[in-house]
Amino acid sequence: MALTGGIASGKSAVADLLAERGAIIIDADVLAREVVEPGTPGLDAIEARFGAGVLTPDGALDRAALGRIVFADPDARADLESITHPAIRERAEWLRAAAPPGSVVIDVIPLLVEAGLAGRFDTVVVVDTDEETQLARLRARNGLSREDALARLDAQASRERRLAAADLVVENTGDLDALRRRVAVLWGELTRA
Ligand SMILES: CC(C)(COP(=O)(O)OP(=O)(O)OC[C@H]1O[C@@H](n2cnc3c(N)ncnc32)[C@H](O)[C@@H]1O)[C@@H](O)C(=O)NCCC(=O)NCCS
Ligand SMILES: Nc1ncnc2c1ncn2[C@@H]1O[C@H](COP(=O)(O)OP(=O)(O)OP(=O)(O)O)[C@@H](O)[C@H]1O
Repeated sequence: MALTGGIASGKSAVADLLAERGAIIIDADVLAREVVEPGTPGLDAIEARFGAGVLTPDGALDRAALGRIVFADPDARADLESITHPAIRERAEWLRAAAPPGSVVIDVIPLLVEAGLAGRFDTVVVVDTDEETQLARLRARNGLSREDALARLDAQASRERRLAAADLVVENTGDLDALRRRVAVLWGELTRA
């Protein structure tokens, strides 16, 4: 089963609530960080493509610097994805194979719809919120200007396209208590025999 949603829609918040109930979460954003840690072939490839300007003084990936480049340039973004996505996929497959039999395994994949992966999952859950709420949460969390936040939204599928791929929708326009109640309902649906 896959969980997706636009940037800052609340995927991590939903995944945390599902993990509390015992789900095993395989989060592509977490794997995306692991495959570019210092000493990985991924980070070497990024330096070769984007130059030393996307590294911090201690040799780690400067995520803000790389973000400024790739969210302003679709070709640069495609190059980055061609470095990270195969490594992310490989790690996800390994983790899926290692999950105990019978467990509820949830792949959190921000770019599920963009990458055309929806058909690979029996159930697609979409976390949904209106664009203004999404922008406000994104700006508050990442300290972005409205323009930079809009560039990140524009790098993703539209809300309509994502909703069209959904089997189940978790609406996240309210507060965290409301989200907790919705996730309780979702868990019932996911585990109904
Ligand atoms: C560009 C990077 C360095 C920016 O790092 P930053 O810490 O600011 O963001 P973070 O990694 O936490 O991602 C936050 C969100 O940005 C969005 N996002 C990330 N990469 C992309 C992308 N290539 N295209 C569209 N949206 C993206 C997703 O909604 C994601 O959940 C980073 O996002 C990255 O390495 N992206 C490429 C890997 C990738 O495609 N990750 C998405 C999961 S498959
Ligand atoms: N219902 C809510 N009420 C208030 N704040 C929320 C709610 N849901 C999420 N947030 C906040 O909004 C921000 C984005 O949420 P979260 O990190 O879960 O989104 P995400 O979809 O995982 O983001 P990304 O695509 O960037 O990985 C976070 O700062 C989170 O604490």
